Amino acid sequence: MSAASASSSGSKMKNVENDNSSKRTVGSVKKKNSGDKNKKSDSIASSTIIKVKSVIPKRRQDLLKWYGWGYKDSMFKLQGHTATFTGNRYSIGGHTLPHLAQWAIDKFGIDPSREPKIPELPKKFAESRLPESIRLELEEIAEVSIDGMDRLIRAHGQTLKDMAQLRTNSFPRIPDAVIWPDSHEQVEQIVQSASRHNFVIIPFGGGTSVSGAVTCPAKETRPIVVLDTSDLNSILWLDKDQLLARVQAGIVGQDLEREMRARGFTVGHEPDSYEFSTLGGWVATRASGMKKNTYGNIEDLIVNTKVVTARGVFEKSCRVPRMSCGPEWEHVIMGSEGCFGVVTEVTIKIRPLPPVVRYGSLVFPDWESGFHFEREVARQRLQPSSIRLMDNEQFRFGQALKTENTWGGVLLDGLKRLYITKIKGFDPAKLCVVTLLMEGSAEEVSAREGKLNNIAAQFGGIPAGATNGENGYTLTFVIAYLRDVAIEYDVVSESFETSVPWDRTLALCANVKQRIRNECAKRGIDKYLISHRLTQTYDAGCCIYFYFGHYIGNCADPVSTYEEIEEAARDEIIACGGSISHHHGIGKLRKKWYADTVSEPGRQLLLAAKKALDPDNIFALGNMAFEEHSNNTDVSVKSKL
Ligand SMILES: Cc1cc2nc3c(=O)[nH]c(=O)nc-3n(C[C@H](O)[C@H](O)[C@H](O)COP(=O)(O)OP(=O)(O)OC[C@H]3O[C@@H](n4cnc5c(N)ncnc54)[C@H](O)[C@@H]3O)c2cc1C
Repeated sequence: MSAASASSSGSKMKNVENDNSSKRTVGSVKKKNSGDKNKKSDSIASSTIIKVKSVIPKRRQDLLKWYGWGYKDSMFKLQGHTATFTGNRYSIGGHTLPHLAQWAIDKFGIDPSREPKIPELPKKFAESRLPESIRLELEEIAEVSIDGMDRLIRAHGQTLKDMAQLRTNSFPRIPDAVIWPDSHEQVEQIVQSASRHNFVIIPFGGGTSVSGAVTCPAKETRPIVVLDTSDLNSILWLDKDQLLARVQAGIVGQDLEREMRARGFTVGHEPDSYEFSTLGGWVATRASGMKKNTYGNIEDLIVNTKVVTARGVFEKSCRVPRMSCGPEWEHVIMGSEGCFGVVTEVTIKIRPLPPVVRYGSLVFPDWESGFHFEREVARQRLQPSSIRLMDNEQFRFGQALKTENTWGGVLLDGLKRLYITKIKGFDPAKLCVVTLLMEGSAEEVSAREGKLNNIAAQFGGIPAGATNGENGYTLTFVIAYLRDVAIEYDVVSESFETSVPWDRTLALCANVKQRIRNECAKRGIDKYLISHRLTQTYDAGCCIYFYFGHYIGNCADPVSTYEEIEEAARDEIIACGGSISHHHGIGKLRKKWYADTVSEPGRQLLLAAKKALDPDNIFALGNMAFEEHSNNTDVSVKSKL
């Protein structure tokens, strides 16, 4: 990037502020070296920083549900046989769902007439173990809280176990303090303080982890300080010519996307959690967004990362598209799950907004024909931004979400249903649906849609309209709210995913479903749901996403029972040639399979990286192959104050 273009990108930022952002200068935030190390350009480009006003407040509990998923004004509610979805944030909001309660009765045997189990706001919290002297030192660096609620809501991610422990206020360990740095330099100071005093740092982004990665290690005896990255959310520069932006890592997905859109760009990274998850969290978990076919997964989108480790700042010396310089160490950070340091800044690719966004849907007679369609589309590399195949269970669940005004998942009403079931002879108990999200110029989108329809026809597929496609994608965001109402009516549920080669996919899907049926039968569980969808496709295979939930019935320990069954399902996945995870990561939940997946030399490399970057185990999250328990018990002795 030339100095001239950097200068213009810096000044362009001034012209694109909106109500959600405020402008500040480098000096006002004590930044010594913001931006990557391409000094000639960045000294000019970073002179104006856009401080983004996040949708999510610092007191998360003011806007978000403390005991579950998402916004606190948005939830499924059952009143007798009528269900509603509250709030007006989603298109389903404010509507009644006349079929949902009956679906839940048929599927799980719930009793919708009884009161839901809503937990009481906790009044007692574990005492903070952070010595006052350290707290005072940290307060000199950035804002600190030892308030019980601030600590509790950052003690966990979104696994079923997290939710169960949260609702019963029974975490074995919660953080002792929360700190909110707003600059890379402040993070450096915090990490140096942790090294001096031997306390643990847990980097916390959006807390949407579904692997136990962000959950406090149960046996940690040292003080734990959660480093909340939400104030690290400035756009440091944006270069319209280079199509790059330098962004602090705590920015929340929806804030990042809104700010980019306001400037005519998109990052295009949209994991289903992107309303709440953060850029740093995406890097640390190797996240995958629904539109990866157009924009890439997180590892394809990132040009540079800046990381504060206990051994200093880890960063490449240049901002280049690729280099041959031995192994790519930046990839050690992608997927590091908070165990190596804090990602503070990221240079990320941006793209101009597509002129046309169009949804579509296709109905197939069964899962196998839908699968062969997906395979052929991938073989011809014709994937649109997103292409997903949902199984018959999910199709039927979409019908259960039909509102009084016929909003719903993928609906086949009236003539369309008649045509598909009576004339084409599709069995409603077998048919499957593909949803499409296409982006590009009008010509590109139309041409691609035509080609996809032609391939679909070869496998018996029939176009089912744009509305169904759009409903399918909206459903994605709303589905996350179901787990809370399920728990309230005695159903425990969770999703898990894998990547699998094309030639193993059909067998894996069938075997995992069968394994879960067998495991349920062994335990006398007869009210459950097992469903899957194919969410991402590649040259060499695809990602399969499972949903499993069961009615707790007489289970003495329903969460452990759920976990045992999911563990059996993962064993089956691996036996069928699938992976430990496609995008959720390992965390504490999937450690069991880590060493076999990466081989012993691979495990040793991970341990060596830890030793190189964090020899005193400051980032003692206990994820992947790392021990959770710490022997460094005596803080006062270790303190070098
Ligand atoms: C409803 C739902 C839908 C989801 N959909 C998707 C999906 O489509 N695709 C996908 O990939 N994932 C998905 N996930 C999983 C989750 O959203 C991702 O793993 C996400 O990347 C986590 O980001 P976060 O900011 O919430 O990180 P957190 O949950 O806060 O942290 C996750 C891990 O990253 C570490 N970390 C966070 N920030 C930093 C940082 N700045 N520096 C170093 N380490 C850091 C933490 O220590 C922790 O180990 C979903 C989760 C839910 C609950």
